[in-house]
Amino acid sequence: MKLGTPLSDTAVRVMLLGAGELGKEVAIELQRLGAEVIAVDRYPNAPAMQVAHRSHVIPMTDPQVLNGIILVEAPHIIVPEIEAIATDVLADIEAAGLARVVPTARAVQLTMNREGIRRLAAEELGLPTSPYAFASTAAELAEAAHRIGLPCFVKPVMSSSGKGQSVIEAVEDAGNAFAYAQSAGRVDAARVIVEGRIDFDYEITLLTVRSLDADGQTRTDFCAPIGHRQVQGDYVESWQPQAMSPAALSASQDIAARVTAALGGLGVFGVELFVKGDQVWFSEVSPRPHDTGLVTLATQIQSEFALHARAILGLPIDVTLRETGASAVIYGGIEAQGVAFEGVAEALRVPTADLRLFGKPESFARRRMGVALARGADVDQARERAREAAGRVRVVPA
Ligand SMILES: Nc1ncnc2c1ncn2[C@@H]1O[C@H](COP(=O)(O)OP(=O)(O)OP(=O)(O)O)[C@@H](O)[C@H]1O
Ligand SMILES: NCC(=O)N[C@@H]1O[C@H](COP(=O)([O-])[O-])[C@@H](O)[C@H]1O
Ligand SMILES: [Mg+2]
Repeated sequence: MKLGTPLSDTAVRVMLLGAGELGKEVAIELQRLGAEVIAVDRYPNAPAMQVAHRSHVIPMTDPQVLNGIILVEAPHIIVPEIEAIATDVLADIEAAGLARVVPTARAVQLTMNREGIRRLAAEELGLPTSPYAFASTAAELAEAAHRIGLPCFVKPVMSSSGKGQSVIEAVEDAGNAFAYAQSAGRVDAARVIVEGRIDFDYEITLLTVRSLDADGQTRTDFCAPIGHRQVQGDYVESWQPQAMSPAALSASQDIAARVTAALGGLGVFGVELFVKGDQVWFSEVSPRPHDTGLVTLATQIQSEFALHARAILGLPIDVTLRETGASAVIYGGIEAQGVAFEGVAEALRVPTADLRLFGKPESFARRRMGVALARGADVDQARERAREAAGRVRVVPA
């Protein structure tokens, strides 16, 4: 794809559907290559809007409104940044040849719904996963939990960052788990997935990049594995590289290659895997940069955001790990608008520490407002530094 001048006839226009912290970094990388960036989200002043050429605030789950904005802006490339999008519109736009959807409209459709990606991975590709079932009522959930065995995880089929997710220890918990999934799910689809718990030693995100080689053929590269720790279904800390046995790494790359090949297209995928000894289970995959991959801002020659920007533009990529590093999440902790951050200088006095403050207009207790990054001689040192830096930042009311 020939790059041009933004805001001119030669511009390559890229539309981000979702303008959060991950999109903000992608927008910055696209800007560096002279792409024209249009950010779209459901609320004003979202992080990526603050660095885009233009932005629009629309309900992205409304097919007519979404279609309208795409036709008005006529982007060459559409980059879905969150799952809550009217994806049927993307399929129509792609089929009509009006824009390229990253990585593909089908991949976005399959991964926005846990049922789509789980059936593809487990039933079509035969990849190892936790035992699972789907339920549309509390009674079906109780029956599925009994069949799969306790404890098990319950998640809305459409949700992310742990929203609406709970663990049930007894069949009697099914009613509460079902109600919780309904209240916190992203779209009010009443369906949940029930997953048996995998007793893993550790979990990783294997960032997998599909890009074009010199002959225009698609190639697949893997970043060094990212280890992470999750609390209530949301990531709080990540580090790279995660030490793995050669057998576990090879099994992980094999799973990631198969699932990303089935999804197709160009760009970064975050393949989430559970590991116990040499055994690996597929969990889920994001067809876009992954939150745990924020660590690559500190560790790789090209961060996952730079990799995504380059890959989707058909440019060569380099997944080389430069240093060992870690990231630690800064939560809002309070409910307030236009918050201030105290302790930033103290945080940046931690050796190697860096910060990203996303600029979200409103803080919630469990909303991710920023992230601390650090490097280290080893993973333990990097994690300690990142945690220390994150801990020194305090979110305070205006
Ligand atoms: N079947 C399972 N067995 C063991 N742990 C699980 C299972 N399912 C989920 N978890 C734990 O919960 C975390 C979040 O689950 P999952 O990735 O499915 O949620 P999510 O809402 O899609 O989160 P995100 O959007 O941040 O990836 C996992 O990373 C893992 O720590
Ligand atoms: N696990 C997915 C993930 O991390 N997505 C990131 O969080 C944003 C939403 O944040 P918000 O809920 O605070 O608006 C999304 O826009 C994306 O950048
Ligand atoms: Mg996940």
